[in-house]
Amino acid sequence: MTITIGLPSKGRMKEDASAIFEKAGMKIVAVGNDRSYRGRVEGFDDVEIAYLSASEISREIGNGTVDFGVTGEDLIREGLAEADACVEITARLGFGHADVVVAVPEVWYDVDSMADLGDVAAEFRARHGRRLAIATKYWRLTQQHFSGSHGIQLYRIVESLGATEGAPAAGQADIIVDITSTGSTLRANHLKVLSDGVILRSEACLVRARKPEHEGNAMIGRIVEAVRGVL
Ligand SMILES: Nc1ncnc2c1ncn2[C@@H]1O[C@H](COP(=O)(O)OP(=O)(O)OP(=O)(O)O)[C@@H](O)[C@H]1O
Ligand SMILES: O=P(O)(O)OC[C@H]1O[C@H](OP(=O)(O)OP(=O)(O)O)[C@H](O)[C@@H]1O
Repeated sequence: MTITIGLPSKGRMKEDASAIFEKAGMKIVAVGNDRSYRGRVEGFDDVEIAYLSASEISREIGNGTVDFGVTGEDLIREGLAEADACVEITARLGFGHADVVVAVPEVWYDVDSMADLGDVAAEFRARHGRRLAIATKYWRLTQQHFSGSHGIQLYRIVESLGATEGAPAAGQADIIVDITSTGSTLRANHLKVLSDGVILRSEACLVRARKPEHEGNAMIGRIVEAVRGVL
């Protein structure tokens, strides 16, 4: 059986993801020319590399097209409905740290927690004639956190695919759910994170698709051990 590992083809995780495999004694070599989206691993004849974007990796692990992948936990939990049933996070890799957070305008002085925000959401329609609007690209995580964990049902999600932090000032939404790492983008946009507003602390992970044919496969175990050994 050939084992396919999905690695980021671009973006902020690309270099670190390849470096970890190299450190683990799995040197990746390109197949074909520089623009090729396939690679192989020196000395591991039955392993191939598929270069994909970080969110594609999450999807392809979910449907089992690749056996392993390196991507952010946020993209796994946002992209897959039953993430723990179909994938296993085999290692946290120590880079690509970002928190998915709920942030509100700094000038909402009375709003410091999800409970406060629940009160605002409950009164919002009466006060403003519409539901509280949340700008985000993290639909699933937002719904789980608001409806599932905090019982807040009265809100509307406004899809935002970029510059999410600008949405409140632009009048497109009231609050946001987005990732933050240094916090500088939130500060620049006069937004604050609620005290219990961290939905997920994400980092890059080595993720395995749960497949029956992995049971007892020595190469699967060898790859996991090699990566864990250098963390
Ligand atoms: N400051 C940050 N901003 C955005 N993403 C970050 C940041 N720090 C870490 N990450 C993580 O990087 C991953 C996304 O990486 P990147 O933005 O490079 O992907 P991408 O190449 O744009 O992928 P796609 O095109 O599929 O969205 C996510 O898991 C995210 O949590
Ligand atoms: O807390 P900070 O360190 O300010 O980082 C957070 C910001 O970084 C990312 O955007 P980026 O500009 O990297 O572009 P992207 O959305 O295309 O990834 C992310 O979407 C946030 O806006």
